[in-house]
Parts: sequence; structure tokens; C-alpha cells
Amino acid sequence: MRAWKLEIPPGADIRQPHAKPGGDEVSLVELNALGVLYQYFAPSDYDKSGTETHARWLQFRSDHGFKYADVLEVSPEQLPDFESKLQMFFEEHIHADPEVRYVTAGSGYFDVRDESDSWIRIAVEPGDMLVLPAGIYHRFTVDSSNYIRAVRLFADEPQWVPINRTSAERHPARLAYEQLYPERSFSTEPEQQALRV
Ligand SMILES: CSCCC(=O)/C(O)=C/O
Ligand SMILES: [Fe+2]
Repeated sequence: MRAWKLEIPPGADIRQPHAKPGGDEVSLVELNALGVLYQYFAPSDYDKSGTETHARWLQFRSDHGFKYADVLEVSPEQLPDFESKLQMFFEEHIHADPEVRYVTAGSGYFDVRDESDSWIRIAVEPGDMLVLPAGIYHRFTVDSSNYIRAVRLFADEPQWVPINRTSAERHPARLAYEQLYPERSFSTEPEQQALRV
């Protein structure tokens, strides 16, 4: 996993890295401060009983109450309506529950908004597990490989319910997210870079 400040020029291919010129890499500590969690599980072992990785995987799921899992493959061959699904994934949104994605093959980018409403791009590859907290503004795209396979973890029956930003500002999950990180001061408008007081 690597993360950096993002700047996509208008009309550019979203599947390219687009590191902001002169922008710094973003550390795990900075991601943690936004509520984004990361763990590595060796992909060859996470589902192999008897391995230390599998034991850690089960422990993580049990500690956080993720009873359900499914596997999503995002590629032109595996996902019907690939391009339109990709557009939906790249529409800025929140969820009412944490988004947990463990990458077992391929690669891609999760973009999250920081406290000043700037984008941070998080590149994931096999072994990377990301937890995006409920209420964080985010989006997803495959990278130029056009392929990712991810295990998705859920507390309840698997379902994917995005709440697009245009209707998310007063959503309880968004308000709770802003309350959870009171030391960060979230701006309310994408264009508004000044911090709210
Ligand atoms: C590889 S996960 C697919 C995208 C998704 O589920 C999501 O919610 C992105 O934000
Ligand atoms: Fe999402």
C-alpha cells in the first residue's frame, strides 16, 4: 500500500497515478487520523487453516464483527457492465457502514478526502486490506491493469449501498464521522479549502 496527494488534470485518464506535483506521500499515521485502517495478510495464506496469517484473519474478523464475506472481481471480463459500474464506483460517495476490502489479486486505487477536502490516492495490491470508516467521502477505480479481485467483509448480509456526496452531507453516517474526528475540522464544500472553525 502506498498513498499520495492526488491531482487529476481535467480529462485525464483516472486509471493513472496522478501524484500531485511536489505533493508528499501520505503516511499510514495520516491515514489513521482520517479513520482509515490498514493491515497486510499474505494472500497465499489468509484462507489456509493452520497458518498464522489465517489465524490473524479470523481474529480480525471476529474482533470487528465481520461475519460475512464475498469476493468481487472488477474487470471487463468478470463484471457485467464494467464501464458503467466503474463510473458508479468513481462517483464520490459514503457508506453507512465501514468499507472493508482485502485485495487478493490485481490492483487499484481508493481515493479518500482529507480534512481539507483534498483527495488522497491509496494504491492497493495483493495482501493489502483497507478499512474505510463509515461516512468518509471516497471513490474507487482500477488502475491501468484494469483488474482487481477483492474480498469484501460485512457485519450483515453483503450489500453495496453508496450514498453519493450530493445527498450525504446530513446523512447520520457523515455526521457521526465528523463527530468521531473532532480534532480534524472538515470543510463542507469541495471548493472550500479553509478549515471550518
Ligand atoms: C474493489 S471494491 C469495488 C468498489 C466498491 O465497492 C466501493 O464501495 C468503492 O468505494
Ligand atoms: Fe465505497
